Amino acid sequence: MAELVFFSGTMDSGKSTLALQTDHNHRARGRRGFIFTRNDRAGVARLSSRLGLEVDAREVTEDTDFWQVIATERQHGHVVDYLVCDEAQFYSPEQVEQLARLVDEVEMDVFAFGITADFRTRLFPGSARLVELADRVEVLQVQSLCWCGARATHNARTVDGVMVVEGDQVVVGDVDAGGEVAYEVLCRRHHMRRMTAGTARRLAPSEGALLDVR
Ligand SMILES: Nc1ncnc2c1ncn2[C@@H]1O[C@H](COP(=O)(O)OP(=O)(O)O)[C@@H](O)[C@H]1O
Ligand SMILES: Cc1cn([C@H]2C[C@H](O)[C@@H](COP(=O)(O)O)O2)c(=O)[nH]c1=O
Repeated sequence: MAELVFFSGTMDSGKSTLALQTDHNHRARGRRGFIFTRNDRAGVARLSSRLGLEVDAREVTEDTDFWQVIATERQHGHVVDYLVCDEAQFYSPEQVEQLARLVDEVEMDVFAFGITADFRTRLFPGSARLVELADRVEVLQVQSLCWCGARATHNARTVDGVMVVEGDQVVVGDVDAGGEVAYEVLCRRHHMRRMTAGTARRLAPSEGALLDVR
C-alpha cells in the first residue's frame, strides 16, 4: 500500500541526506521517481545535503499542481512509482493535499522531508497539513544538538548574531552562516530563554560559569 510519509526534524538534522538516500535506494531497485524541492540553499532546481551530495530536482513554485504534473507524465507513458519532496515546509496546504491524493488514487509513495516549525516555533502551513494528512510522521534518528548538549528541537533565527522572534516566515539561510541572517538549532528551554551559543558565551565565558546558565 502506498504511503505519504513526513520525515521531520530541525534544520541540519540530515533530512536532505535521507531524501537523497531514499531516492537512491528506490532507484537502485528499478523504481521510477521524481525529486522535488523548493528554495534549496544551493539554488533553483537543486537538492543539496551538507554531506556534500547535490543533485538536480524539480523546483516547486506556488503554481505547481502535483496532480497535473503527474497526470502529464503518465499521459506521456512515463511510470512514476514515488516522489521525494524536500523542503516540504515551503509547499502550500493545497499542494500537500495533491500529494495525498496521488498516494490514494495513483498508489504512488510520497516521501516528504521538512522542518515542522519556523523560528517563532509556529508551524509552517505545509508542514501542518503534512502532520494532519501523513500516514506516518517520522522523526529523524540522528540528533541535532543544542549548544548545551540536549537534543535540539527548535530552530532559532539570528540577525547580526542576535536571536529574533519576529520577521518574515520564509528567509532562506543556513546554520553557521556568516551573513546577516543565520539559523541555530536549540533545545526548547534555550529557545524559550532566547539563549543561543553566542549569548551563553557572552554571559558565562568560563566553563564553570557555563553550568550556571544551563
Ligand atoms: N563534515 C561532516 N561530517 C559528517 N557529517 C556531517 C558533516 N557535515 C554535516 N554532517 C551531517 O549532515 C547533517 C546535515 O545534513 P543535511 O541533510 O544537510 O540536513 P538537513 O537537510 O536536515 O538540513 C548534520 O546533522 C550532520 O550529521
Ligand atoms: C527556521 C526557518 C528556516 N527557514 C529556512 C532556512 C533554510 O533555507 C530552510 C531549512 O532548510 P534545512 O535544509 O532544513 O536546513 O528553511 C525559513 O525560511 N524560516 C524559518 O523560520
